[in-house]
Amino acid sequence: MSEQGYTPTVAYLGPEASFTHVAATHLFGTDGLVPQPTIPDCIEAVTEGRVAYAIVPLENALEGSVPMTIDYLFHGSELFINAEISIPIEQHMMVNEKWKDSLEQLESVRSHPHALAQCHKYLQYHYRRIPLIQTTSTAAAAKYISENPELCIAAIGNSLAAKKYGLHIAEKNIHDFHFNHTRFVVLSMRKGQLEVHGHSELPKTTFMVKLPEDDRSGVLHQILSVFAWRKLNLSKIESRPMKTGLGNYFFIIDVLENEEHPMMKGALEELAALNVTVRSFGTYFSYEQKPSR
Ligand SMILES: O=C(O)C(=O)Cc1ccccc1
Repeated sequence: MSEQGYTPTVAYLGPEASFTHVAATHLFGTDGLVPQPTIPDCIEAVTEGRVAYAIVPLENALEGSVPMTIDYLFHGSELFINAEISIPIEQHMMVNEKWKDSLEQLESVRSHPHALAQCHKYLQYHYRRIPLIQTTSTAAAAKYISENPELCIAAIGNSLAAKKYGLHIAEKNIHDFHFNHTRFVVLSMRKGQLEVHGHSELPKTTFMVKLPEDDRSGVLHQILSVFAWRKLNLSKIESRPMKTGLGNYFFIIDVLENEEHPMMKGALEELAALNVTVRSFGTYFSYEQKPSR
């Protein structure tokens, strides 16, 4: 049961033991979690009201944004962000028990594209000519190899997945850089903060900002000044393609303030006066799962 006194249903990028599952459990506990095969399926489940929330990966410290989430969230969704959680990511290489001493026969390595990219140097060095096959999640890769024990293939994922799917960890911590964290967002059809114990002090608000049609010079500078002179601290700005032609971008801007704050209201009014289109994804708090050691 959550702190709200009921158990909400939560769609997450599954299957069980994905990193998203770990993030979901940290915020919601183990009840009410509904695995989905893909990120669009999570977004659809919450948009259609089949679940109260969805939790999906948004951004990784090594690889940047998760394009699938950005595409579905920022291009036409009606969802809001209710919380974010950052968790440390440790990637391990796992195989079926029967292949643990025959890794020279490895035919392919499977994982989520972000996980393969996070271990690219390792794979390049140790398994240079082995095909890398992308899966919808790290746990989906682990599940697949556990269901196909006759194949000499490996998966990259977390230790929970190795345990859940009965796999042998052939090599631990194969991610190329030590500081590997991923940020997940909790989404729903309603604005408002998910109130769980232990959140950040500062609230965060995410905006999607579209520049005016007239393409006048200095407009991005004007937008940034709107926040700067009010001392509204941005924690992120990212440009993404509008998908309407080369050179057309929108911006994702995170501001460390509640959108109801008078300074934020003033900033939004000034942006409107500059003909800048702003869509707010709401104000929410950040959570963090500490590394286990
Ligand atoms: O594949 C998973 O387990 C996910 O939850 C997505 C992901 C992949 C790689 C790093 C963090 C999250």
